[in-house]
Amino acid sequence: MLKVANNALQSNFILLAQVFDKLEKETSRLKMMEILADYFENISPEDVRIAIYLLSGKTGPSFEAVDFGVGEKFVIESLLRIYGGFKVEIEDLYKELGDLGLVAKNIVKDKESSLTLNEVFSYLKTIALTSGPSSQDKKIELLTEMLDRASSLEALYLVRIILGRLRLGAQDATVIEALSFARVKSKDLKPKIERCYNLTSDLGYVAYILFKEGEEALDFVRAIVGNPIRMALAERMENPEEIFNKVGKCIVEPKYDGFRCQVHKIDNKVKIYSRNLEDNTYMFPEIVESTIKFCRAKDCIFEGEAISFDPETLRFMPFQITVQRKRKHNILKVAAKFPLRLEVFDLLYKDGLDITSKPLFERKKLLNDTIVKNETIVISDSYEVDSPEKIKNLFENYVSQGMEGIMIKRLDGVYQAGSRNFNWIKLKRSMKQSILSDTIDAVIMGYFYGKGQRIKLGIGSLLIGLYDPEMDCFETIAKLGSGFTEEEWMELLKNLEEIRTNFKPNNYVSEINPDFWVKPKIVVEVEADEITVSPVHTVGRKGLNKDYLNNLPTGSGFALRFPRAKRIRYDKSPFDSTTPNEIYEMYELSKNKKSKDISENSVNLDSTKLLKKTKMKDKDKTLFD
Ligand SMILES: Nc1ncnc2c1ncn2[C@@H]1O[C@H](COP(=O)(O)OP(=O)(O)OP(=O)(O)O)[C@@H](O)[C@H]1O
Repeated sequence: MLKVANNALQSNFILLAQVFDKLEKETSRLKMMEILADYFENISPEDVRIAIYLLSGKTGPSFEAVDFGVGEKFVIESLLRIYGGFKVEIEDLYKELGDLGLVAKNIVKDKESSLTLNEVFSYLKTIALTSGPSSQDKKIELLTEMLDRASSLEALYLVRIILGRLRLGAQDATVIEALSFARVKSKDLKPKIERCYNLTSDLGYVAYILFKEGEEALDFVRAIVGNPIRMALAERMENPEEIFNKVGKCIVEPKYDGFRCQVHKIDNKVKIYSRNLEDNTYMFPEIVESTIKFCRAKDCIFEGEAISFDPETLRFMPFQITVQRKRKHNILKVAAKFPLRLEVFDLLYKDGLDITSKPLFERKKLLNDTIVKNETIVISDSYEVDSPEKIKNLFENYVSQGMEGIMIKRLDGVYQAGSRNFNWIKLKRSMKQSILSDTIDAVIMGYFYGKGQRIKLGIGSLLIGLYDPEMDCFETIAKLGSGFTEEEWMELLKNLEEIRTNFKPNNYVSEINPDFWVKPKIVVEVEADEITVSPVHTVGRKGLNKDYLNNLPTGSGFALRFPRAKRIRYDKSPFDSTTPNEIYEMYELSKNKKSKDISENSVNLDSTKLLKKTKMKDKDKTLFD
């Protein structure tokens, strides 16, 4: 039997299983928060840490991929050993119930269990770490031992965890609030907890510090090399004068259309995290190699945009080429054809020091001292400017080179982990072209059968929505039926079929019922003509009405007019979608814009024509698509 040090303070796993059970039945975010707060209040700091990981079905922070290596077959085998009957009976029960967790609940005898949270955690970790010859038998043995000791409710959740099918609907925002309530009976600690979480991406660790050492200790939490820092994001503005008034003397950089990379160097090991904090190191072998060779720090974290280029023309390739590296077997092929450059724009950590709170101009200086000149990791263009005219000129210059636009950054701005604010402002060419100031990243919530020509495809349109962090739910914003080629629809359908679910997920707020619901997983970038107020769509309906939409009929939400799909955003998680607040801001921006003479501001941005005109001169400066 697995040995775990016994400790009188350890809580039993059944308490957490009961919390799971309550959360699953609850749709009110406030009630979920209360259930969690009540639970956290009564367990040890170490158990809070473990419980937070298990709440998302993991044995560590969410950026660490966990693979238990246990499929349905193993679970059935384990259940068979406990049950002692015939396999076919278990399989029949599975067919009837459609959930192996429920099968386990039926088969495992309900008894008083003595499993502690810590023991369950050790079992799960050991199962995940067991590899090599005869690991299959070892995993089944451990699983059987654990399930045999469990009560039936515990078995239900253990099976769901091990199969990666735990869906409780309590997101980070709810857990953070619960931690604050558990400690001080109010939301007051939320900003401090969020700051630490944004820097470390490990809520279990932050909770442990809070419960073990008290709230003052949170002030000393710093970034940890190896843990992704939640990425700083940019606000949108459209007018160089207004931008300059807002930020004053600032730094302007080109806005590259590539893949955001946060590179962590720990001695001679390198990890590269994506925009949604996934470990994407495998995608960029050249960056790994060059970081080891050309980064002058022992430990460090820097950020940049990885972008493929054509070695003959030296033009940057579109995002779609860089993203082909997502498929593991493709990397060497794509890398040979289109090498890659990392345009580095920030340094966040160096040799034991978290420098996110230093002003940008100091971080830039340190960055210049850190990277030795090389072909792959290049310090991005960066200009200090002191007038709106200079911002405008740089914008037009970069757009004429085929760039997406520019980023304007406050000279004295700190790196605000996990937050979108005016320390960074994006000015994109799409903002100049259309009434709508930016594209929208939406989550696919469901889909409809095709009509007319699309019947043969089996998919005609998508129901898309946004994650609302205030309400911790997904709200609909449009039906999306155009923008993809036939091939793209077919590939998308394949992916959607894998995440299809028979029921509307309980964190979806929708008045529209698609033919199929899907779990929130795939993010699609959408262009649209306008944001309108809608009686049907639910984005912003709850969270925003109170504060902003007093003049509109109650029950109104926001919708997109004439939405078109631009691309699938593999680098974004559903929780990184555009927020209802941003939609509201874009709605306001577009109202102002409509009332101005648009033609006055517009420039000819037919980038394809411009690209043909531009000549390649300086290898270091003008790589573009
Ligand atoms: N010089 C630069 N500085 C910072 N980010 C840059 C730069 N050039 C390109 N980027 C990219 O631009 C992204 C932000 O702009 P954009 O709105 O196009 O992307 P998004 O993913 O839809 O938005 P966001 O990341 O703000 O949610 C950054 O996440 C980064 O990947």
